[in-house]
Amino acid sequence: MSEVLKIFKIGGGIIDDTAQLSFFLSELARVGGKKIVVHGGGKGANELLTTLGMLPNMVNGRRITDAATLDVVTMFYAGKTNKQIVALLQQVGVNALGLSGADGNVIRAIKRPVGEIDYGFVGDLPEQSINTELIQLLLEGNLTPVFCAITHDGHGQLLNTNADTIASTLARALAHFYQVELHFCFEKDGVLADVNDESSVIPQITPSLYTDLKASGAIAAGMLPKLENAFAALEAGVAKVIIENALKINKPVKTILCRD
Ligand SMILES: Nc1ncnc2c1ncn2[C@@H]1O[C@H](COP(=O)(O)OP(=O)(O)O)[C@@H](O)[C@H]1O
Ligand SMILES: CC(=O)N[C@@H](CCC(=O)OP(=O)(O)O)C(=O)O
Repeated sequence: MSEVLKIFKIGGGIIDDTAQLSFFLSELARVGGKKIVVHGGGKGANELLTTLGMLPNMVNGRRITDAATLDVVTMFYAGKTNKQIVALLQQVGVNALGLSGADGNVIRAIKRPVGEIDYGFVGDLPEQSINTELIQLLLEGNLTPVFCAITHDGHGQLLNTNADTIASTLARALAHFYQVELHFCFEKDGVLADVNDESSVIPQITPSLYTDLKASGAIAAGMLPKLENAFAALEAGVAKVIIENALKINKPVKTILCRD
């Protein structure tokens, strides 16, 4: 049996609240074994763009990223957010290494083709986009890679890529070498039967239950692409997918995805 690798994707407002972020990372430091962190920061980016007088524009959960927006999100995700997370991990004794997809050619994306909608500088991740050799080297060297949502195309162009997609693609690629556990950590206690009732966490979801929940409207907004990514990872050989509160990763309350 191969070694366990835990991939933690952190999103939502927790990233921009230093006290909550510190707490999450100190809980993460208590998790043994090999780990990878992937962070978003879309909510903070919306606030920053608004402050700068640039209206955030999201379509189907993806940011329309023109050149000026790409500059801002690169500074925010690959700069401030990534380095803050790395510094807080160093504080709790985890030797973290912050990376964009361009660093070490670790994630090479393809600019999303212009269709009905022109997403601008948004990167999609085909199979083979992950440099698994470099990641294995880092993990073997006891480093914890910390990935932001910025990738590159190999031709000098930075691209903005959804962080849930990065986490899911990393998990699928690394499932060839490790027993991967993929953790989506956010502000709620898991997938809720009623989004306004924190006590309604669904402990286990199968693809057929997911279909029913979608049809009933119980799952909406950002949770839809998150679960699409999550089930895709499970189907592609990722051992375990968990959706949980970033502040309760060491507590039993969570949603575990299972095959039918
Ligand atoms: N059934 C549900 N259970 C939990 N969250 C849900 C549900 N339906 C919709 N959501 C919404 O999905 C959001 C999470 O998606 P998103 O904001 O994209 O994630 P992240 O916080 O990781 O960036 C939650 O904050 C919540 O508002
Ligand atoms: C292309 C695209 O949509 N990129 C995302 C990347 C950040 C992200 O995914 O942040 P959360 O996980 O916190 O939502 C964006 O700019 O919002």
